[in-house]
Amino acid sequence: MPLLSQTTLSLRRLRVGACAIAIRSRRQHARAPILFSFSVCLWLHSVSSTTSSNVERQLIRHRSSLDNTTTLLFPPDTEISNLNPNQSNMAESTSSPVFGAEKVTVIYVLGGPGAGKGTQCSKLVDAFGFCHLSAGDLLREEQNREGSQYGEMIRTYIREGTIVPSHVTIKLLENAMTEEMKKKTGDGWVDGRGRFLIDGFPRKIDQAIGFDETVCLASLVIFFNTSEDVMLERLLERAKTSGREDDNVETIRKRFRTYNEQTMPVIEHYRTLNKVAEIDSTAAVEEVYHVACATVTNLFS
Ligand SMILES: Nc1ncnc2c1ncn2[C@@H]1O[C@H](COP(=O)(O)OP(=O)(O)OP(=O)(O)O)[C@@H](O)[C@H]1O
Ligand SMILES: O=c1ccn([C@@H]2O[C@H](COP(=O)(O)O)[C@@H](O)[C@H]2O)c(=O)[nH]1
Repeated sequence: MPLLSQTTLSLRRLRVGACAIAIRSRRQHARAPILFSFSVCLWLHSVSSTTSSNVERQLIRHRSSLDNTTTLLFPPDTEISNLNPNQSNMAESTSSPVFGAEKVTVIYVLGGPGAGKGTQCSKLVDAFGFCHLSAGDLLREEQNREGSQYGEMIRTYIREGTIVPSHVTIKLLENAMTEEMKKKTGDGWVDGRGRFLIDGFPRKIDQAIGFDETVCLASLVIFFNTSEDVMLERLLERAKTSGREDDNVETIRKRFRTYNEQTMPVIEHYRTLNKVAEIDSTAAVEEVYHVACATVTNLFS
């Protein structure tokens, strides 16, 4: 039986045992308050252990599913610069993140397709000196890079509105961050400091855990939220000029599904960590920006 299940089982047995002792001693009246407190403590401990065990189990499942996907799609001779074949094996990763969160601020920017993430990021860059990294843009760049052996594979994922295997996107982001850390100067970029808006990422729980653990722990998630009707209308308008293969009704529907099934749980995960600032992005660009600005100002104050 897996260790986690054994632990949960033992705790359940302890809990039952403690309750039985407490009931017995209640009959005897003596020491009842002490034994009751003891059983309550055990019960609370087992509840919290069970909850964290569930999260742990989920992460282990995500990590091993990542291993399977990446093994199939990305053999170790992968050519993305500095891509470490062992990186996908996050379950064994014990090293600390490449960038310390005390110096490097990472804000994830999430929301459905067309919610306005990119639009707001571009504006926040000017106001706060962020480096804006769009995971989608980095993937499209890699897709179009001459000689990339993964170009076609990335194109397929994007056309299907599904999520490219995580370690590839994580490595592309890490490389881009390293480059920016070398060259960017100005407010927020002295003494090894930096500030990044990571747009459209993490889209899946294994990406969130992988990036937080191996690249940089995110400080905040800005979640731009609006309805599918609004997003669809915006994307169809954008389609007239974007040239994006995925800005068509069929793929947009698939992207909505991927977002609801895979990305919403990421937002919920960070909500439980109290890291989500949700902003209604239905209003006009300037109105949404006003709220986004206040959110970032709050983080830096
Ligand atoms: N608040 C807004 N009101 C009206 N139109 C908007 C608003 N915000 C963005 N748009 C427009 O909607 C379209 C989608 O916006 P944007 O590209 O910023 O979305 P996104 O969330 O980054 O989308 P994706 O995830 O598909 O890249 C763009 O054409 C943009 O000009
Ligand atoms: O972490 C990511 C981010 C994006 N993708 C793929 O790219 C497209 C387009 O992303 P945008 O953020 O809308 O530019 C997305 O539908 C995914 O297919 C990804 O796989 N992983």
